Amino acid sequence: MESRPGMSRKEFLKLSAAAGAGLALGASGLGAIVEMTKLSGSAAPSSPSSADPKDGIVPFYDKHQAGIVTPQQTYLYLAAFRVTTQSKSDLILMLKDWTKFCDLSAAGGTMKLSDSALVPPTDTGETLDLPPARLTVTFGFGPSFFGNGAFGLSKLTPRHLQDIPRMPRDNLDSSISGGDICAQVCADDQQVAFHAVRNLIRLSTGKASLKWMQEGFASGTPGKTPRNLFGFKDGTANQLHDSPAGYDQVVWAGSDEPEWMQGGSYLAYRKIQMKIESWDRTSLADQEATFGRKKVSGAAFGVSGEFDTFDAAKLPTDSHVRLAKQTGQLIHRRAYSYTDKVDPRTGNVDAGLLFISYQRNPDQQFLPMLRLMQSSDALNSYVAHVGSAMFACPAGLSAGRYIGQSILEA
Ligand SMILES: C=CC1=C(C)c2cc3[nH]c(cc4nc(cc5[nH]c(cc1n2)c(C)c5CCC(=O)O)C(CCC(=O)O)=C4C)c(C)c3C=C
Ligand SMILES: [Fe+2]
Repeated sequence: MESRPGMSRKEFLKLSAAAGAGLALGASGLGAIVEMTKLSGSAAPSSPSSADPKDGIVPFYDKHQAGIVTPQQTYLYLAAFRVTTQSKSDLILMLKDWTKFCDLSAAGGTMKLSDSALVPPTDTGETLDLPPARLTVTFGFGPSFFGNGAFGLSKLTPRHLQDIPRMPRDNLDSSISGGDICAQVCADDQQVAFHAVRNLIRLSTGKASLKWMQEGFASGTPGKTPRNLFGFKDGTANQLHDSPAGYDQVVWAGSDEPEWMQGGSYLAYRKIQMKIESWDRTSLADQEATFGRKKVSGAAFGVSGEFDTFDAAKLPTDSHVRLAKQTGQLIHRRAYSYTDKVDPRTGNVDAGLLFISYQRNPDQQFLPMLRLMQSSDALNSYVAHVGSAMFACPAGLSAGRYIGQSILEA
């Protein structure tokens, strides 16, 4: 679907009502007859002069799921659900409702509000005047989803899906780790992102419950690498595989996987607290030696530009980047910063990184890196890993199919 700059959701509603476009939501358990409205292909977009990149549409239906190699949006909600229903048909209904909702929301549409004032509105409404804001919703399935005896899916478990093995320095909280299904929701407008996650929760009523949710941000000038809360450019090395061939090598699962996973990817997640107070008392030289890169320019030691190729042997032996390089592996990182409450005992702020990476084979790419970093990374003095999960994200969907169909109807 092409981008429709400047088109508000209200215009969508008017246009689609005029065009008679409507999509029955079906047996969603919402207790009211609901329609979703979507712009018909023939409606004319408003003037391109009103174009704002934040209005952009990232199509939900595509060869690969959106939100994996999509340039990073500003806001993230990462939500993990526990499936509570034992009924496969109820699970399928939820996944169908989620699919329709995501397709519609990514295109800037809104569920049509019910005509009756006697029932709750069918859309929570907070995006009615907002653009699509490059909303993406990326779904993944955890090891416990395939292990759930009620659905008999264990033989479809992808080759490398597992809970990330316990690491020596882990300080994990199980209430913010794992989960049956995850939704990585990203958008350039926080309210658009929250609207999506909130409605996924609403549509899951009676079938799944929210296990945990994390909220993150990645601020940066468009086209430039965003900085993390230690003030360093974070994501530079993604550029090494930034091409269709590079993504095939690094990100997309191949023909050795169950068919539903081919063209999908493994999401590895770590919630990592960053001790910003102690970092802020560290000298610039020590900060730079921790990463092996310069703070302002982002250049590796021994070179002058952020993207210059460098000799890893010139970096301190325990530096983060040298250790990552030492494994000889590449991963596709899509991390977001988070901030949370103050610890009343210390006055320290709970802040850090929602580390997310995508890779085609976590056993070969991600886990060796994590193990090496846990044993020798200079960064360890400033971080604590508190949450962890891995999910298998299926390949993309074509219109008319629902998320997870290739697993549940294999
Ligand atoms: C297991 C994988 C990784 C974890 C966990 C991780 C945590 C983490 N990283 C930073 C900050 C930076 N990381 C950088 C580079 C980098 N990090 C990883 C992997 C993990 N990081 C890789 C594979 C790379 C790329 C190495 C390369 O090939 O050059 C950088 C440098 C700039 C960049 O390339 O992005 C920074 C800065 C933090 C703060 C953190 C945990 C809180
Ligand atoms: Fe890193």
